[in-house]
Amino acid sequence: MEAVVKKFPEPASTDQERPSREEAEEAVRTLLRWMGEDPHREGLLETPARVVKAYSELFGGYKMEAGDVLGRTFEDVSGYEDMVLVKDIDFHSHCEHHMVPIIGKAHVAYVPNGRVLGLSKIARLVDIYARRLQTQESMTAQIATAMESLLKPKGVAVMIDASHLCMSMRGIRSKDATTITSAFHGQFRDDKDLAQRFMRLVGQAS
Ligand SMILES: Nc1nc2c(ncn2[C@@H]2O[C@H](COP(=O)(O)OP(=O)(O)OP(=O)(O)O)[C@@H](O)[C@H]2O)c(=O)[nH]1
Ligand SMILES: [Zn+2]
Repeated sequence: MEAVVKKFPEPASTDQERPSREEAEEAVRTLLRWMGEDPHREGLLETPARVVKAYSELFGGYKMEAGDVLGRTFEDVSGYEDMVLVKDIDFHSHCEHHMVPIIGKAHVAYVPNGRVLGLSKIARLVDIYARRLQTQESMTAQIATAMESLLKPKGVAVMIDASHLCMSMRGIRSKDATTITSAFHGQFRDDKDLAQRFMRLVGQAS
């Protein structure tokens, strides 16, 4: 194993002018009052602190970078050089338009160029980007670009299949709609058979 801390340009997490925990809790009290609630009733007294604590977990991806998890790779795989696919990675994210959950699965494949990743690191990468406000398209592209920049594989394919609660619990209320996005780089873009094999393995082609 080789530990290398790799830098990767990330969307800025705006540390400047970041409000304090107290200000964030006050903002939750304001929302509760706006909803018609009484933030001073017993059941809600601790709610602002709980919401801020939950948000710091749900949006913890701003404190992490792809290089933190993709920096460690290893080489000794006895000459294995086919696609490596980690599929059905469950994730929970939040859409940047309504801050309502996106729930889905990510499938990530790459063709190694000598070095491979620990498999859990791929799920950790998905988790970093999921724990930010997202569009499904951006999340798909960010995962693919991070894999490509940090691992430099021969190819990367990412597919995300997700439900947007902003489409089911509000708005159009289309409860069964799911959205599929994909990104194909390198060999997955150039080799139709490889792309087709990926699609079959993730259950999107027969
Ligand atoms: N492309 C894309 N759109 C998304 C995603 N998540 C939510 N949206 C959409 O963002 C759009 C925002 O549209 P607006 O018209 O500004 O907002 P809105 O009035 O709340 O829209 P409705 O959901 O149609 O009620 C909606 O069509 C959402 O379905 C995403 O990941 N990708
Ligand atoms: Zn939304």
